Amino acid sequence: MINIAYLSLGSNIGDRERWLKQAIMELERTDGLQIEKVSSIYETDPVGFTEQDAFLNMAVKVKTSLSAHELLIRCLQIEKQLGRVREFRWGPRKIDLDILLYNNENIEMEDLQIPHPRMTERAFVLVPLLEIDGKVRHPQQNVSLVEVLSGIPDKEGVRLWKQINGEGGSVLFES
Ligand SMILES: Nc1ncnc2c1ncn2[C@@H]1O[C@H](COP(=O)(O)OP(=O)(O)OP(=O)(O)O)[C@@H](O)[C@H]1O
Ligand SMILES: Nc1nc2c(c(=O)[nH]1)N=C(CO)CN2
Repeated sequence: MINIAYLSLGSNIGDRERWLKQAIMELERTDGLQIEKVSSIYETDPVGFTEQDAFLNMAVKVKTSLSAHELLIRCLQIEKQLGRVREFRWGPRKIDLDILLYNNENIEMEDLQIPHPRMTERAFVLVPLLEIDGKVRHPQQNVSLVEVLSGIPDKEGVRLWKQINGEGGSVLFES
């Protein structure tokens, strides 16, 4: 069975673009997973814990035969492989991979909630996601994410940092 998932990637330590690219390379290497689209890269003001450096954020759309939980395990493995150290919640990180959406499913597991519970509050998630697919809807709230984004006051904290015209992941490695 082929599933469609959207992921959010973020980094605010060291060579932020490099960690994003490496995470995408690792996703591409995953059996049963193909990257369909990548967004541009955005520089974003930190949200939650604000006394930290700006993030680079982007979104990717993947096609996968992995279950949602298998995809989570793979994301955690990639974070670990790239040397992410968990210091504290919402604190700085080399790389963060979150699953935003998995088909149209609502998933409530102890260690996995989909749609990602905080995605509708975060312009740094919605701007890149909507660049990839402007028609996405929120499966629980049954609203278009464009509408959700229009209700978020603080969108100026999200700035285009590197434009990518992205079908597939390989475009990221061309420059
Ligand atoms: N949709 C999801 N995508 C990724 N991780 C999830 C998801 N739902 C629950 N989790 C759990 O969240 C844990 C990691 O949270 P993490 O440390 O990345 O949180 P955070 O990035 O600091 O905060 P936030 O969750 O608000 O983005 C994972 O170990 C995973 O079990
Ligand atoms: N701008 C921005 N702020 C954040 C981010 C992030 O990726 N970008 N991730 C967080 C924890 O998931 C907390 N705050």
